[in-house]
Amino acid sequence: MAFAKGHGTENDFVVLEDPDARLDLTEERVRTLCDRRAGLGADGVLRVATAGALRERGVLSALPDGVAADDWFMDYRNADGSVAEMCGNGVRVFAHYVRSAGLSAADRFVVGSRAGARPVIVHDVGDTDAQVTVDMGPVRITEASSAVLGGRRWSGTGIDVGNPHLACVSTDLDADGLAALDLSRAPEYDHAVFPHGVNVEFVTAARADRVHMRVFERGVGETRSCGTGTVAAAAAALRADGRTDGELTVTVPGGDVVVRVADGRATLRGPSVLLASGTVSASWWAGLESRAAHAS
Ligand SMILES: N[C@@H](CCC[C@H](N)C(=O)O)C(=O)O
Repeated sequence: MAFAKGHGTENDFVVLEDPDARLDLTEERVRTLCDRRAGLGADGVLRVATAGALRERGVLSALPDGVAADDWFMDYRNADGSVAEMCGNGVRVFAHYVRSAGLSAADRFVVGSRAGARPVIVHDVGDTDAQVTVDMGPVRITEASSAVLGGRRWSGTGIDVGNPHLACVSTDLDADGLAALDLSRAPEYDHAVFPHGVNVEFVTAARADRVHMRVFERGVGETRSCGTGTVAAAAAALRADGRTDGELTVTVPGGDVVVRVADGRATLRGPSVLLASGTVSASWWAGLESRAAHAS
């Protein structure tokens, strides 16, 4: 089984090209593949399949809004094996892979996701580096809530970017204070507000059209970046600044991305790096399935 390894602002992924959706992508296999000692190591897995094949194989019960059967679909899994609706850094790496592997001859195409169609533009594509702009679709403000971290309660805004976020913008937080936060443990949040879990962002207030952000991701832990999280952070920071629309650079530990919010929708532009490709041992892969069967 062939794989590629890539990252978007150091949010890293194993990419599995599986056009006909034949792989049995169990939770155990995803968890082990993402394990940084027992596997290849990654924050998540991106399976590249057509939306129609995923539906035929029962991975998708129906095609999400705006997604056609022959669109390339990002079947995204978190490192703990759970399925998530969307991944903003993942879409950029996915689109870069699709373009550089020749699965699309065009620079503009639609990537399917569980949150719906995500049109992309792949700029300056090379074998290893590209810039990608993603139409991230609707950004919905849900409700005010809070998180507890380091003995402090952080007020935040619930934001749905296809997946759930709690973006905590603090005027008394600067880049140094943000860097000093201990995110080795999950922030506490209100499970009644987020029954399916939530990605929690800590964000500085907008200054000179820039914010700094760190994130604790659902199903992963702290990551060096979260694309949907940067969109939530930008929307929340603009709101805290009395604005609904605007463009912000979001600086995360893994680099910079640019988010534009207008009329309740967002675009995300940022880098993608494809750094390696190789083969996963067939017997190792098969062994993971029998291990899971014994355990259950
Ligand atoms: N890293 C991603 C988000 C991945 C999904 C998230 N952990 C969830 O469970 O919702 C991004 O770049 O958006």
